[in-house]
Amino acid sequence: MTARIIDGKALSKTLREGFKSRVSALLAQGVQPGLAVILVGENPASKVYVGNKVKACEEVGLRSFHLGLAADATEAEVLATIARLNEDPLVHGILVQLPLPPHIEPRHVLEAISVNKDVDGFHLYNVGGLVVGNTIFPPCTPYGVQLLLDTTGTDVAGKNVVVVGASNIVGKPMALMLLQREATVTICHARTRDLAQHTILADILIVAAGKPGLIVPQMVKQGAIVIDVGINRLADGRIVGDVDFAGVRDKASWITPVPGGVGPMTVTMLIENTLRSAERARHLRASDDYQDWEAPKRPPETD
Ligand SMILES: Nc1nc(=O)c2c([nH]1)NC[C@@H]1CN(c3ccc(C(=O)N[C@@H](CCC(=O)O)C(=O)O)cc3)C=[N+]21
Repeated sequence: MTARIIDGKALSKTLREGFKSRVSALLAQGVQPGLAVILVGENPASKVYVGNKVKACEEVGLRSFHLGLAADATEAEVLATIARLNEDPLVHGILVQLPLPPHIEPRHVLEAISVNKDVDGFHLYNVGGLVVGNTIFPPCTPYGVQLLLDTTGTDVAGKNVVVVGASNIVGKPMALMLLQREATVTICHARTRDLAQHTILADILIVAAGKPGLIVPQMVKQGAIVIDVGINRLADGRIVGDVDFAGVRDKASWITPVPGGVGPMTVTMLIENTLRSAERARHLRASDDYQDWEAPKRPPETD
């Protein structure tokens, strides 16, 4: 079997086209959705990611605010910047690019962001929302993976899903979202003993461990859906995921490429969350009924 490609770039393009009418509707009401990105220091990879985000914002008509702070900026300075953006009505989403320099405690920073502007979904309130099955802003990468899975037409309910990698920004929230959809979820680490014994059972294998070549064909069940969240830059400059793409492609039914899979979807869902924040801000002001995001219910059974 040669797996079909789950094309994150194409899905992103379609979704971003769809965003334009929502931006127009907001503009007609005098609101331009705005995203503020805070970057502390000069991490070259972070600069590329922030650049991608700002570019994507412009593409769909969002206003973006890029706040660059020096690498030696104090935690108090970062918190003061956030406090100002929390109050700024032109800003609907605030993102602090991770990783932060070691002298800054990420939890202090993430908890300072208004939950109404936490478009990354990293604030404890939004994380807690995932645990009980709804949240204001689902975190962008797992949210994007969920949409990529949906394009395969697979109902995850009852399926074995194995998530490799238990980070706060991908693995853990991903597992919670799939659990809500009634998948049987196993969370592994790159160092899980006999990792292959777990991954071989996966109908859906999601890999976010940051280790190139971690997943080889012998670890994958015939016909599995494989989602590669890893982004690793090799010495020769090539970007690869955590999955041996060429090898695993012969066993899987569907697979995401790197680049062009999950990465572009992360940026797209950031824009989705920022748009929703702007839409939601209007409703909150008008104090009418507003339904926050809720994990989609299992689709009705058809016979
Ligand atoms: N507060 C915060 N929120 C984040 O969402 C966040 C972060 N910090 N820190 C770093 C990670 C990483 N991340 C990516 C975004 C876009 C691509 C992306 O566009 N990838 C493309 C291009 C890859 C390339 O050429 O480098 C692709 O996979 O096709 C990848 C990775 C967001 N992150």
